[in-house]
Amino acid sequence: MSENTPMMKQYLSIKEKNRDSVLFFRMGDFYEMFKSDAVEVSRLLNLTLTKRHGIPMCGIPYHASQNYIGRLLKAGKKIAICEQISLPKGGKGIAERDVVEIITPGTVIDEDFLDKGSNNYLAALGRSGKELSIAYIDLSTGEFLTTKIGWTEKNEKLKKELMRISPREIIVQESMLDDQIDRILSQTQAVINRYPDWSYDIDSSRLKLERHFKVASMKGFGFSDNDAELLSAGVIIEYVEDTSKSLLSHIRHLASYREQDFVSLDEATQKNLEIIRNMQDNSSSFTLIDVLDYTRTAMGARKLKHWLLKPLNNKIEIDYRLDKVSLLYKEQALLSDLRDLLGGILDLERLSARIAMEKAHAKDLIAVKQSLLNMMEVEALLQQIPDDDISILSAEGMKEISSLYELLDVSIMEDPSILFTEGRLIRQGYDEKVDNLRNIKKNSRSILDEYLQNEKDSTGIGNLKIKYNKIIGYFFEISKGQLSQVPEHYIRRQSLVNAERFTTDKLISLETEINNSSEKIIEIEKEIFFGIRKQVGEKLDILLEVCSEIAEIDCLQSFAYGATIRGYTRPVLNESGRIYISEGRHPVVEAHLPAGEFVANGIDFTSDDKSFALITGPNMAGKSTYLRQIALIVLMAQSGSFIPAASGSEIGIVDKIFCRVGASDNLARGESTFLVEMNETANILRTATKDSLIIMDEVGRGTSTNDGLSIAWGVSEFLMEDIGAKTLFATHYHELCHMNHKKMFNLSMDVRENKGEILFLKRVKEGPSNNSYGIHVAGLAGLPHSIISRSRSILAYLESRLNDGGEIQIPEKKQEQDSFLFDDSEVIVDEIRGMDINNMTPLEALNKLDSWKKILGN
Ligand SMILES: Nc1ncnc2c1ncn2[C@@H]1O[C@H](COP(=O)(O)OP(=O)(O)OP(=O)(O)O)[C@@H](O)[C@H]1O
Repeated sequence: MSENTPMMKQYLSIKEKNRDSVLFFRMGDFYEMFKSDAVEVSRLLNLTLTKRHGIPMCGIPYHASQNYIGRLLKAGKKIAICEQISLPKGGKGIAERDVVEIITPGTVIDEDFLDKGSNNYLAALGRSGKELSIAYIDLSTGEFLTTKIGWTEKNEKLKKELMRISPREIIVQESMLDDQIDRILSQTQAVINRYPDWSYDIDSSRLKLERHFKVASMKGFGFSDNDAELLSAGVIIEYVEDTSKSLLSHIRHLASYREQDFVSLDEATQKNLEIIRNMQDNSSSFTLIDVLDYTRTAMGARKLKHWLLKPLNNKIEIDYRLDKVSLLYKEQALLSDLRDLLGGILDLERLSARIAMEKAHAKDLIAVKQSLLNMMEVEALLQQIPDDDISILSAEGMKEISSLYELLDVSIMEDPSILFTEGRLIRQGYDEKVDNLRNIKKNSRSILDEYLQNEKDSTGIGNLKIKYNKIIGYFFEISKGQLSQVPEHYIRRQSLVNAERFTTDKLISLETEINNSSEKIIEIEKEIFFGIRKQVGEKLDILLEVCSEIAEIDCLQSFAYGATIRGYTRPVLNESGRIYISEGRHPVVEAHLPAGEFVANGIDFTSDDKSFALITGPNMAGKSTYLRQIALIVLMAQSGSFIPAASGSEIGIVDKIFCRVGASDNLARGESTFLVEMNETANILRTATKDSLIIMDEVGRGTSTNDGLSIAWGVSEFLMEDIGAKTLFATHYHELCHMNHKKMFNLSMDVRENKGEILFLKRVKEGPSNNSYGIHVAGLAGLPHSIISRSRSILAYLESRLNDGGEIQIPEKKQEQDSFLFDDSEVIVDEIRGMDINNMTPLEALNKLDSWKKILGN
């Protein structure tokens, strides 16, 4: 095929309009790709690349396309599906072709390409004056949200939103891209589409939304005419309409939200607390969701993620959830039945989207039917609990769901085909026409026999026969001797030597019916099916509403079940800021330790005067675990979950949670680790309030000791004096213990020393730690004995000099120190020789003695 063939010209003109997509060009039973698409796709999918007339090409069989599309989507590609719309008239010329659908990572709705427990979001970003407009949609569920943030604070807040939303695809207004935004976007896993400024216009966005929602104004949704939130939402609707090219009736609502509607968890906090993904491999293992997710439906699993990433800050709403969790927790038998029933509910949210987009097949409707039945049973079960609020369906809703169920039950076959080209869709007894046709198809011989018998009786021709041949079809054959008995309406078809062949109108119509019944059945069944699907589609409102209720009840039962399995208790919420956690545990660390091995620790923030806990203690003693456990317990409580703590623990509702870890490696971001640490710290100092909870783990360690210590000191003072947020600050700078600020209290991780061995008790005690045992841990980690000894002697010197207030002079390293034969005692002897005993206080001498004992390991 050369560039000049009509087919290639057609290809090029379609490709021209779909330049950013891989064009799947349908040719017979194959999708073909040409030129640069072919080169790229053959590489990505490992296909054979061929050339015809110098044009690179590769192809895939159309019936196997799903698998290839899935792999291309994973690779971040968009795929334009170009079908043959009509075949050439009279067999001449080429088929008419057009793009019927563009599948992109953010707009795909096919369950094969989606992760059940996660939303698949497409986001759009645009600038409207002093605001950044952010909207996102999950086309597979119909969820559509929008928000705006101040332009000046866009970097931090955008990072936070994108981290939480985790979109698969982002449309971004070109002119708002700068180095910062570029970097933020490149850190997401999303496919980025840059859109020119002219496609971002508030008026046309509003009009598109009004047209889509069929409303005269967006005010009914709570937006003013020039609301920045509409800007990106309009761009999304246009993009989705262009790509999916199908109905979007399941997108029924655009909801706006504000940062202050929920507990704010910025990007670093979401990461450091390992809520949805861990920091090691970005997977969900060893995360909070991994431990808490006992949901039984995909809808519930998705909602639970939302709940954990958007904890509530309103006591009434939190108590509402906790009340329900308590109810279910107390009714264990019912909880178990509820879990069984929920397990039989399929992803009705995504099924509804497929119905709305006219993509649902008959098995999908069977899944809907099954789910409706279970939903009704869930409702019946919940009715047994004496609480009106724990219901998923109103009486009216129940009626609608039940009639929908009945419709599907009587109309759709139990194990139907997923295709529309082979019948097997409609249940026997639902439609007379289908039944008759099936009858005809199945009983063609007996129908003919019955007719033959009738004719024998009416004509009196005893040996009348119906025969068949390919040329004339069915016919009566009558021997010459009986021709006088042939009725007038018999039509002569053929004469033989001894007989004549006839047909009748009835026989002709029977024959056509028999021949056409298969095709007709397929056609009629398809038509009836589409009608039923449409009827279901008309009930989307109630379906989507009940989906949301099911998702909620699933999250609540998941909390109740998790509490049962893991021994969590109900927190007592308050609005006065008191936090008192007794016997708290880290939910994730605990879950991965043998039962009973986790050492419980609490925190007491019940006095306004004491808002700052400074935590010291050796490495490996459990500081990080302790800090995060406090944040996670508060987050769980405000999400409506029971908590891993003794009963009666109090949680004062917080507005923001911050969790910072000092100088973790951020090379991938191309920023200095220390710079990142300071940026993040600055963000806390700017945005935290006295109602916030701040966790700082070794902040300041990314620079030299003196700089780090000074920064940590300054930051701590600012947190105590200017912000007053409840803070847990873990540090290796023991000097901070001497800050002596009235709001501060010291905690440390308890350690037991026994014959030179150190036992980490993982228990938090009051007061500062007196040693950091870093060198000991280094020894545990396998550093050579020579290095450990040398480090000990340096440490001893440093400590003695610091105590003296004198200049620090590291003792010279001896050659032998490199060898494993080096003896610690030599260092000590050396030291003793150089000491000026007359100028030492008794305490200094005692400290020296202590440090030598440690060097000697006893
Ligand atoms: N309360 C606890 N009960 C039982 N095991 C714990 C507890 N806290 C922590 N651990 C375990 O101890 C190990 C060290 O904990 P963690 O990382 O919190 O120590 P750390 O003091 O922060 O150390 P570093 O300063 O080196 O970061 C972890 O493997 C953790 O699983």
